[in-house]
Amino acid sequence: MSELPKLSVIGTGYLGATHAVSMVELGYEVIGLDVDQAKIDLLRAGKVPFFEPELPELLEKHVNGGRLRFTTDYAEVAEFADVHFVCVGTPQRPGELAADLTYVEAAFRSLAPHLDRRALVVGKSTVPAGTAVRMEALLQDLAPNKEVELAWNPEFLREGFAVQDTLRPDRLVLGVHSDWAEKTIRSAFEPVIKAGTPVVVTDFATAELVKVAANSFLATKISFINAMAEICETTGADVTQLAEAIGHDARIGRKFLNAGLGFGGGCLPKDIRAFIARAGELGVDQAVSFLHEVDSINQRRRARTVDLGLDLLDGSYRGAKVAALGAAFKPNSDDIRDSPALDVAAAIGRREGQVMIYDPQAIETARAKQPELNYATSLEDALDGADIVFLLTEWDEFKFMHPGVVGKLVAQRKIVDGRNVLDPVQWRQAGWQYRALGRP
Ligand SMILES: NC(=O)C1=CN([C@@H]2O[C@H](COP(=O)(O)OP(=O)(O)OC[C@H]3O[C@@H](n4cnc5c(N)ncnc54)[C@H](O)[C@@H]3O)[C@@H](O)[C@H]2O)C=CC1
Ligand SMILES: O=C(O)[C@H]1O[C@H](OP(=O)(O)OP(=O)(O)OC[C@H]2O[C@@H](n3ccc(=O)[nH]c3=O)[C@H](O)[C@@H]2O)[C@H](O)[C@@H](O)[C@@H]1O
Repeated sequence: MSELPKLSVIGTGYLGATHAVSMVELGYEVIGLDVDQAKIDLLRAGKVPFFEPELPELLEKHVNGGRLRFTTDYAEVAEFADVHFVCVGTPQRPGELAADLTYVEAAFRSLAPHLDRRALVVGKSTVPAGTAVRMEALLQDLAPNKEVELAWNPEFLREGFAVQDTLRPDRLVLGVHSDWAEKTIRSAFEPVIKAGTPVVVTDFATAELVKVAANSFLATKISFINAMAEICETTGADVTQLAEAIGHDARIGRKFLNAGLGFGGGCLPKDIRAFIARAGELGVDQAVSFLHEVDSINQRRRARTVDLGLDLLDGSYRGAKVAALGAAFKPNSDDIRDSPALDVAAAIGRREGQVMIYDPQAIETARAKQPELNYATSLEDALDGADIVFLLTEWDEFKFMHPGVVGKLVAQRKIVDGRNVLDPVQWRQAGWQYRALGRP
């Protein structure tokens, strides 16, 4: 293909909207499709439906530039694009561990009948191993042009860094079944490949597994350090120093060894559970049985955080004014999917604490999910008259709080640092009772 292929992005959520806009920035013509009309209306108006640094500026730059448009019409997408990236959600099925693949299947079923010329469909959603071959069979059944092919290209971007991770990924994984598919998908990443990004070309099953293996490894690393935090709590050791010390070993590395409230979000928790479920279906449960423990360690940290507050309040939250700083699952995001912060705030609310939540970006998403909780309009508002403060998401605004200034706002100087980001010495010197996870 001498000129750049035209691209479509199907599903314009966190992944899809970022992918669509970033591919335009890389020089492609892109059409984005979603079944959510309200989302498409916002994107057409140049508004990103969620918080993600750098994305609003890029969307605004490109939405009027003639190379980016949005639609809800599959026929329009099929007519326009040579390469179709499928980026729809694969959430956990309610009440089960397995991933819900209905959105992926629906997207393929909606697109395929319109594909009447040669095209490459590229799965980007995170899926259990074996999904791609099923989708390939579906395309062969439903696409009028039998030269429509499939590739699988898992995505590794992090929310909060989504644009940079898309423009400059640390690797590309291309699951393909033919030379044509490889050549075509390479042309859809030409500037990224020319910039020197490592490319791993492989089969479908490996491509699918690379993604869940990577997220499982990251989740395991976090739960490993949180397990060490549990040991530190009984031995009087300090997990932050332990992490620093083991992290100096280049084979271990310091990244993803921040002990605290643990992992949440729309991916790590559901991906390890879906992996457990799929391994069960394949009869290899034992291979990933450790992931049950990774999940349990992670959940225990949330309960432990609630208990640390109880210690400071002599055993009861009833009637206590509680400032909960953070609702997002991590800073620089408004995503509250499986957020440890919101979970802890809700648990304290159930114990009759008067919780006041503040988050720089996630108040609206949190309110939509948990309308029964109280939300402050500013950090000061949340802290005002508090009997106890919980730092639950490590936004800069919270990390750099001054203990003396905060001390004048609260009723009692009691703080639980759920992310190990405050200096215990400084806070204790300012008269605070300070508790943290895995630190004396
Ligand atoms: N959010 C992230 O940082 C990353 C997500 N992923 C994976 O990407 C996938 C998407 O995740 P998110 O973007 O976070 O989910 P999301 O829920 O934000 O977005 C999914 C979008 O797909 C749309 N959709 C659902 N059914 C559709 C259909 N039949 N046709 C067209 N659009 C449809 C929804 O309306 C929604 O806008 C998941 O598999 C996830 O595991 C992978 C890497 C990073
Ligand atoms: O599949 C996905 O969607 C993405 O999932 C994660 O990205 P993300 O969920 O955006 O966030 P992370 O930065 O990985 O953080 C996940 C959670 O782990 C927690 N965490 C992270 C690091 C750490 O040391 N300790 C820790 O508790 C964070 O607070 C957060 O709740 C992966 O890092 C991405 O590579 C992947 O593409």
